[in-house]
Amino acid sequence: MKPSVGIVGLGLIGGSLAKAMKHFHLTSRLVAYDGSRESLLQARAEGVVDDFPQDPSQLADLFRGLDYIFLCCPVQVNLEYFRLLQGCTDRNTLITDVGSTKEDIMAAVRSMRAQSAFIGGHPMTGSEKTGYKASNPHLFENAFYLLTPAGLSDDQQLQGLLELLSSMGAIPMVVDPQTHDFFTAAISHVPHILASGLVNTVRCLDDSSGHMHTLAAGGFKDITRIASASPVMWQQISLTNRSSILQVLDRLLQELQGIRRSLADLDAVGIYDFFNQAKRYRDSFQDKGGRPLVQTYSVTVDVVDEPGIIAKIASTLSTHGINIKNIGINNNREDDPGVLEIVFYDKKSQQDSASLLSGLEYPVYVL
Ligand SMILES: NC(=O)C1=CN([C@@H]2O[C@H](COP(=O)(O)OP(=O)(O)OC[C@H]3O[C@@H](n4cnc5c(N)ncnc54)[C@H](O)[C@@H]3O)[C@@H](O)[C@H]2O)C=CC1
Ligand SMILES: O=C(O)C(=O)Cc1ccc(O)cc1
Repeated sequence: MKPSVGIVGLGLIGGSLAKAMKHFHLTSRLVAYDGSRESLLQARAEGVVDDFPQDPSQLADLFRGLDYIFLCCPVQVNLEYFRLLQGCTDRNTLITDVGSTKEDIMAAVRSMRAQSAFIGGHPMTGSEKTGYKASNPHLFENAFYLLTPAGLSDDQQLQGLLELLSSMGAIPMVVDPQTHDFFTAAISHVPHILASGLVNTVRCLDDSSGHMHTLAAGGFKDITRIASASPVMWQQISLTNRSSILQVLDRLLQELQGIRRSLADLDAVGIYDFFNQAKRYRDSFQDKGGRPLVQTYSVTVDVVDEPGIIAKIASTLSTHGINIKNIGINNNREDDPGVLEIVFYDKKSQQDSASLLSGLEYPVYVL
């Protein structure tokens, strides 16, 4: 029997979960609630959600007895909905959230001695875009999805959630909340603060004609893309992961002080080392290889970015019986040798496509 699912917060992440669950036919019934009625109406019109409460007072009734409830609002709002919904659910309902910080919500849920089971969750995928309109059913494919059960659910419930997430293409991984928050402070939260800090720096230094704004090129835009994300979401992430963020921020400031000192002292070796150490570590990520637990088979094709090019390559491969798992334009030529990345299901398809495409006019890189 497929599970019944409720989603509170039908934005980028909640909307993507709903679309993925519908796309992969994973639910018997999917209901949702969001502060935006427009999103709910659109989702129902698209067949993504089956029902939604007409007003917030009906939320508890509509969500009673569901197998899973996903809380997908900003982190502090998720806790408010947990408080509300745990009162109308029992141990048979597993409540989970998608918030970017975990210690805070896990501690609050534990201290509440709630009736319902809870597993913290955090998909390590997303974007700077917000709202249902930006959601996409394939968002979780090949993405790590961190889970913090911390003893607030039983084994069967954890197993069920692992299976549900895997069916959407995600790669679930169990971690403890403290480790989660420290890791994400370093790889996500402090980088976000830095990106916003850079944008604010240019905003303050720009002249009255906005020349810096006009001239800002690829590098600046790449490193600051995430500064366009929701300020409410990042305010709540920052407030709920203060100690880890402060710890990592202090380490970053030390790094910046170091390069500042090297510059002030005209220490050419120190300056070189700063860039060289970063380059060597950054090169070891190789984006696709940054997921060491998952074997991916991809090629990068150096093509001219022109209309119809993806269709041409896709049809060449399909004519030769090669199935494509994923295909996408890589807009950042600084990071990769080509612009078109094609992911396959197996090594044979990867090798066959590499020889096929290099036999045409395309330079192909097997990564
Ligand atoms: N944006 C991202 O890339 C990622 C976000 N997350 C986490 O996912 C959660 C949701 O983020 P997004 O989907 O990106 O944000 P979003 O802004 O796209 O969606 C949030 C949704 O919650 C609704 N909402 C906000 N307050 C509400 C309230 N009081 N009552 C009812 N609905 C309310 C909004 O109308 C919106 O539809 C956050 O906790 C965030 O930390 C996790 C991984 C990635
Ligand atoms: O846009 C990006 O690259 C992101 O990194 C999005 C993101 C934001 C918050 C998270 O907790 C996880 C992922």
